[in-house]
Formats: sequence, structure tokens, C-alpha cells
Amino acid sequence: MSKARTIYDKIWDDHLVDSQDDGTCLIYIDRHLVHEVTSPQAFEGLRLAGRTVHAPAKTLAVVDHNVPTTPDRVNGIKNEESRIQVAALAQNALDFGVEYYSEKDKRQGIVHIVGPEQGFTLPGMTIVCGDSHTSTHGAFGALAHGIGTSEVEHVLATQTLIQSKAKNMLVRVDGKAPEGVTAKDIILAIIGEIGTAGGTGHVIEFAGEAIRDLSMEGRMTVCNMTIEGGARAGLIAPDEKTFAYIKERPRAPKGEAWDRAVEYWKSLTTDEGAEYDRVVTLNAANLPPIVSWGSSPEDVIAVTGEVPNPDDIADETKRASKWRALKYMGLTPGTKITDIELDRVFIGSCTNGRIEDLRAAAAVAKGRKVSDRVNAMVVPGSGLVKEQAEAEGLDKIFLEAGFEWREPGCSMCLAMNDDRLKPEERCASTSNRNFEGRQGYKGRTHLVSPAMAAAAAIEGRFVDIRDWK
Ligand SMILES: CC(C)[C@H](C(=O)O)[C@@H](O)C(=O)O
Ligand code: SF4
Repeated sequence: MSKARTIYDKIWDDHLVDSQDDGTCLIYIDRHLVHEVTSPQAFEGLRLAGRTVHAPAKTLAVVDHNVPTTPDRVNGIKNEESRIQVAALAQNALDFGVEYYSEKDKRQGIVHIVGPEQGFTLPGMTIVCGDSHTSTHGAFGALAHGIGTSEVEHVLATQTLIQSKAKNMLVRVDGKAPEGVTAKDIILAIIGEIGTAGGTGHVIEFAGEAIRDLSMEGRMTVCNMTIEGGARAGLIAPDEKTFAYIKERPRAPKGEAWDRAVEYWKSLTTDEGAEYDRVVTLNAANLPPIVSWGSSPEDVIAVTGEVPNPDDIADETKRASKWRALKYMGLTPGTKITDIELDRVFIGSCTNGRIEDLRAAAAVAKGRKVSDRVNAMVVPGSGLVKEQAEAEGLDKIFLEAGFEWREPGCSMCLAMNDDRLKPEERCASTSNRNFEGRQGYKGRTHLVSPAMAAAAAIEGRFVDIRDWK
């Protein structure tokens, strides 16, 4: 009998083109997503070498990082650097015959939201993009990871990638998540547990009742932040929820091809008896809503908690780094999380910019008003998310409550456009990174779920969504 395999092993085996004695392998890439930040030199490389894109139909380009999110963007991008980068992608896509969604196309949005929406992302596939949060697509049981610009060029030219096989890690989240505890809280808790280097060298498979219970949107949130736990990729075995999400998407297989695909997708589960190199288990029933307090996604605490005291850390280097984080964040040990006041709230990003996230935030915002001290914005993850939200009247709820309602893009997740924090401004953000300067020079980011962010906008400080009426 052949060896029991994990879902990662299976996808890997199905894509292996060549393997050398030293472990260097060549794998076939099924899907390549391209955005404006990491692709210009790659296309330039092709041009210089006189090469073409090997499989244009397996490549999809979309602008997200640099596009402004104000409605006047249809009249042209004012910021010169952004304008040049966006124009370069448009030109490259045209020159190389790659499908391209511009800021004027309603299918445009954050690359990791667009792929699944279009049915471009499918189970069992290998998917790459010059972007670390490509791990998002693992929610569909695809092997998806970020690559560097020289690899983008390699994939464009050959539709293959040089890789070595990673180790297998299982993160099992048992139990039922309590009301008010979301996918975002689950993944923040996991990163808090394993640390930002915890997944290094591994592909993480997420399993367990709490993961199964998540919607596809929630699973994408979990896989999105796998990269913040240091892992190469994260994935979740596909199931009926996955198939239901994909069915009828523009690029999903149709008719007989659909039936054959589903049959294959059903085989993408980890075999009984397959071995993992590392196993971590958590119980979702014990999880609270979580807020990050520092400048690393592992710096997390329950909303009911207090800012920790770095002096309690034995390791000297770590202690110093956490003191630095507190100084940067303008916080003192012992401060109750619910006493932290906010200036800004950002609801959006490839972590939490999907329709379900906006629904959760709108449910909190409905009939309420954003605090006078807070400037809050909602940025749908794609034009289609925006359209759906507007059809449901969510835009009105947000606008009446005093939130700004924007056009799709990465926005204040990383401040590559005009959406950014001023120095020392404090923001509750549904994004995935709280590094120094991430949302603007000297800006202070607290990572939270969409409902927690919306409630913080209304109260002007963090509140425990579980007992907030
Ligand atoms: C700009 C891009 C290369 C980057 C990434 O790789 O993740 C960005 O999307 C981010 O979230 O920091
Ligand atoms: S939304 Fe943020 S994390 Fe996602 S791709 Fe854009 S910049 Fe990166």
C-alpha cells in the first residue's frame, strides 16, 4: 500500500515536474495572479530576453495596492508614482496578452479577493502571486504562496517554479467558536500561540470543527494570515461549502467538467494515518475576541485583558523588542484594552474586505453613530463586493453611521496610496499587519475582527463585542 499522504503531499505530487537529489524541485503552476507592485521588472525581463508569457490564460492581472479609493480615481491617478505603476501593468498586460482588470472594471479589487470571486482559484491547484498573502487561496484546498519578482518572471516565462518541499504542520481548532469570536480571532490566537516564526519551513493544514464551521470567507481570513505565522502556505481541505462557493463562478468548470472536477476535489483530503511534522491544537470554545497591542501580529491579547508587561519576559532580546513595540504604540503595561482610545478605524483588506466582513461590521453599525473622535472608513475588497454590499443597503448603513464608503483596493492596509495614518494616530484595523509604519509613518495599528473594529468606531475605544449591546 502506498504511504498515507496529507493534502499538501497530494497537491505537491500532482504538480512535480522534476526533482533533483539535493531536494531542488520544479513544480507546475496552474494559476498566476499579477499585481502592479511586483510585476514591472518581471515583464521587463521577458521583454529584454525576447520571451513571451507561456500561458496567458492561466495568468490574471489586477491593480490593487496603488489605486486610490476615492471616487475621483476614474479621472486619473494624481500620485505620479502610483500612476506610473498602474499604467505599466495595463501596458504589460496588453503587450503580453494577459487579462487585466483596471480600476474602471467592476471586477477589480484586491488580487486575493478577485481570484476566488472569479473562480480563477480552484481546489488542488498550485497558485502563485508576487505577494505574500497569496496564502489566502489555500482556503480552497489549493497550494498557494507568494513569490518574489524574479520568480514572477520565471513563472510568466515557463509556468513552473523552482521549490523545495516544505514540512507538514497541522493546526487543529476543535470546538465551536462562541458568538462574537470570528475567523480573525481564531487566526490571531493561532499566531499568538505559535509566534511569527512558528510555521517556518512548513505548510500548515487547518482542520477541526471550528475551521469546518467557517464560511469560505472565514477560511480565507485564516489562510490569509498563515504567512504572519511564518508558514510557506496554509490550506484547508475542500468540502461542500467550497464547491458551493465555486459553482457558477465565471471561470469555474461547467457541465461535465464540473462533475469531474468535484470528483477529483473530493480526493483532496489528508489520508488517515498521514504524519505531520508538527501538530498544534487549540479549542475555539475558549477563545475571546482578540486585539493586537504591539507591532507584530503575535502581540495579541483578549479584549478583556491588559497591555502586558515586557519585564515578565525572560529572554532579554525579546523583552527589549516588546518594550520598543510598546513605546512605538504609545502604550503602558497594565492599561486595560477597553481603555484604549482610537482615532481611526479601517475596515477592509484581503483579510477582512469580503461581503461577510462588511455584513458583520454593518450589523454593528446599524442605527448607530461613529464617535466624534474617530474617522472611520470601509473599503470593499473588490468592485463585486462593493456592488453586493450596495445591493444589500450596507453602504447606506455605513454612511448614515458616519463611516466613509470607498472604492476597492488595498487602501490603508499598507498605505501605498493616500489612505494612511498620521504620526501617532491609533487605528483599529481589520488588516493583517501591524508593523511599524505599516499604515503610515509612526501610525499605530491594532488588528481586530470587522465587528470589533465597527464597535470601536462607535465607542471611540475598544469594546468587548460579546457583551456590547
Ligand atoms: C506589496 C506586496 C509585495 C506586499 C506583500 O507581499 O505582501 C503587500 O501586499 C503586503 O501586504 O505587504
Ligand atoms: S490588502 Fe494588504 S495584505 Fe492584502 S495584498 Fe493588499 S497590501 Fe497586501
